[in-house]
Amino acid sequence: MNCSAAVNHWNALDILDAGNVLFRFGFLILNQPINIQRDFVCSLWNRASVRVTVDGGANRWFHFLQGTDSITPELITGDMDSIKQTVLTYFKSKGAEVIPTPDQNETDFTKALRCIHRYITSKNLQLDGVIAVCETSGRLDQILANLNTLYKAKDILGNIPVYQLAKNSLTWLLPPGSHQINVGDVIVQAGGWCSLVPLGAGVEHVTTTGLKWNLNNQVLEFGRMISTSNTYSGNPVVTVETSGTLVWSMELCDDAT
Ligand SMILES: Nc1ncnc2c1ncn2[C@@H]1O[C@H](COP(=O)(O)OP(=O)(O)OP(=O)(O)O)[C@@H](O)[C@H]1O
Ligand SMILES: Cc1ncc(C[n+]2csc(CCO)c2C)c(N)n1
Repeated sequence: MNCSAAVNHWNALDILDAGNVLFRFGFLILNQPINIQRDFVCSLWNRASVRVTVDGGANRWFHFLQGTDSITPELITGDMDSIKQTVLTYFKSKGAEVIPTPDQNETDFTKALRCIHRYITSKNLQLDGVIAVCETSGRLDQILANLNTLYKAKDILGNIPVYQLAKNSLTWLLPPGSHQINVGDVIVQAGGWCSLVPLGAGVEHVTTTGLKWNLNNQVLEFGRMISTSNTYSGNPVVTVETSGTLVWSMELCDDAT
């Protein structure tokens, strides 16, 4: 995210453009099936400044790329109730640092962000974002906990945004303020869905441009309106002015990755 004149600039292509070496990020593999195109996920893995597999995410990654080189993460974190011993032993032997995070009051995803923060601080690394690979499926409690982690991330990582990347969607938080989101021509032309959802608390004032169903100083709140199944009006740049934090989620079409 670049800030200029109080506008937050977001560019989905930072993540989707495999050749973009300017975007510096941490990369997390959570415990969900990895359905993203192999070349794309590998290019992200190879470009990342720090790679972390989170508990059962280590099994997913190991089996996804078994037999290939350069698959060892810098860190393996988690309460270690899901990682297989064979996978742990293999990655340890290849030099991964294992950081057990046994606290049962936070999810392994949240605790992994704390580990990333410690890691980048100790190595003096700068990150523009953290990308967490995780399908939004299976368990509603985990899905909600993952969104809660996005909310908690501000206290853990400061201004480094966390993106949740799935096969068909990219999700992150828009804090209060003005935002320009460049979603790219490909996604707009494909007519993908997008959404603006207030979680935790209603948001009093939301104004947008670039959407098919724009908001004009309107309230978004559960029990009233939340903006789901929205799409684009044809412009690759969407603007959002919001008085509270919103979850922005957008469809990724196959051509975009
Ligand atoms: N069904 C799911 N849907 C979405 N995310 C999931 C799901 N299952 C696991 N995850 C993500 O993967 C992370 C690691 O999960 P894992 O199953 O390895 O450990 P866990 O002990 O169940 O997770 P946690 O300790 O966080 O509850 C979780 O913190 C969560 O972010
Ligand atoms: C009020 C409350 N509800 C649930 C849990 C359980 N919990 C939340 S995160 C987590 C880690 C999962 O591996 C566990 C067990 C708790 N501690 N406090």
